Amino acid sequence: MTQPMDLSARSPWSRLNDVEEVEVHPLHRPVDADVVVPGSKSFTNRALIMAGLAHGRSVLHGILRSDDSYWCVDSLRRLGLRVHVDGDTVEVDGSGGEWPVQEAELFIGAAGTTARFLPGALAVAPRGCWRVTGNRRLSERPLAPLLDALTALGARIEATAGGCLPITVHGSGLRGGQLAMSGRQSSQFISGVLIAAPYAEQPVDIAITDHIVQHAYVHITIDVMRAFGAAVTADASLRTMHVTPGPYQGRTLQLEADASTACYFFAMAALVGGRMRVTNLGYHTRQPDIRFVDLLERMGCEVVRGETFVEVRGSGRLHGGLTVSMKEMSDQTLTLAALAPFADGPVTVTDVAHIRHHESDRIHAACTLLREMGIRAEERDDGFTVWPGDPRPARLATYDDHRIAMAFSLLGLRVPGIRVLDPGCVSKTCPVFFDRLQDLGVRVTYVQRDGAGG
Ligand SMILES: O=C(O)C1=C[C@@H](OP(=O)(O)O)[C@@H](O)[C@H](O)C1
Ligand SMILES: C=C(OP(=O)(O)O)C(=O)O
Repeated sequence: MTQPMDLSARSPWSRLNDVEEVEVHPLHRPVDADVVVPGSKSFTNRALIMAGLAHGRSVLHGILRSDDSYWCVDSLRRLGLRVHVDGDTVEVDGSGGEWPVQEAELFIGAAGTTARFLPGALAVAPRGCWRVTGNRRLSERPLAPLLDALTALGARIEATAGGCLPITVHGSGLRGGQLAMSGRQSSQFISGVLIAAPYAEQPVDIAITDHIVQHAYVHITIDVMRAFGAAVTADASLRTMHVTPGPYQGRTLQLEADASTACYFFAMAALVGGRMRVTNLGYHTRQPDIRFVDLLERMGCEVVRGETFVEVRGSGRLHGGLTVSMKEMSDQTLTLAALAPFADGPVTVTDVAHIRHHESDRIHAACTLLREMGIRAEERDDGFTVWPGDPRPARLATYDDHRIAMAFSLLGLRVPGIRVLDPGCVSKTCPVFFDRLQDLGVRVTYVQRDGAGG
């Protein structure tokens, strides 16, 4: 690794921060398992922020307990709200849009969602001044289109020259009005404006000037806003959206399980063969990553699509010779990169230039890691091609990127000697990832940071 490690986003809900590396050992038999995956990061952080803005109490069941949600809860508490967490249920006494603590520093870890959803939620308040900071990588990730849009609606926000974190948001209320926004860099900018919009004095109209990457996440935002009582209209393809003023009302909600996390378990069945059923998420979720199972089907797996479960059956053999646009489920690009060497033909990914601005430059990182294992990988601006091969043992950097750690540790199920550095980074969205692998019969060995075996 070229930069010193930044563990600042690890929270009390993290695990494995004392672990230097894990080795995931080959599974020499097919899997045959049911698995329950933790709550959705996307639902959890939307619901927390809307509950924070709402009038009255909200009770959210099925939250994700991870670094991304911990720092979101922590910010609400620093803003003066009572937030009571009990297992995976959280009770939030909402602010009604006026945060009780009017000056605070809010550290939000590495969470893109909070970085894009919180500024607007702060700006709607009539008074206050808050500094929002994040870890090193989050402070490099783009924010300017969101800040420009909020400013156009009347927000007062000070940012550094590049328009990244840290920022200072002044509570000065939003006027509302009409906005033209681009969705090609991140859908989260649009979600961030929408979440604040019910608190503007006037209606907010958003027109999209190009296309939205991962537009399903904007649908999720609208669904959760409606669940909290907001009046939002949008056309099916999200070219235009309209939000009428009117505050959120506290609600009791059951949140969905995380489809992105489920995909690592589906990929496991694809890699080693056998049956993997995720028992707490149906196929008809709005979460776009569920469509990864459609791709696994194209690659030769069987998929059973239930209302309350999804099951993937693999043979351990994977078809390649595919070109896939991952634009609408780009968080699974790394999972596909990890499966690709085992396919019987090259796999080409397109349309994901935006993931160079995620937790790591994911296109570059995936190609670098595959080449370290002796796999031919060709990097392009918006994707890559991976050719079939026999990965060799490797000690893999994870770039503080939870999805690199989860996706690339799966290679260990087929290849002896796959070691993954800083496995604690999975805590961003799935602190229990390696425990779940062990529950499924996978042997995982741990090396502590001080060199002692585990
Ligand atoms: O709104 C959300 O919950 C998310 C939107 C997506 O981000 P981008 O639209 O920035 O790619 C996705 O990658 C992220 O994991 C979650
Ligand atoms: C891109 C991701 O996260 P974030 O919410 O930080 O954007 C991700 O989880 O893959």
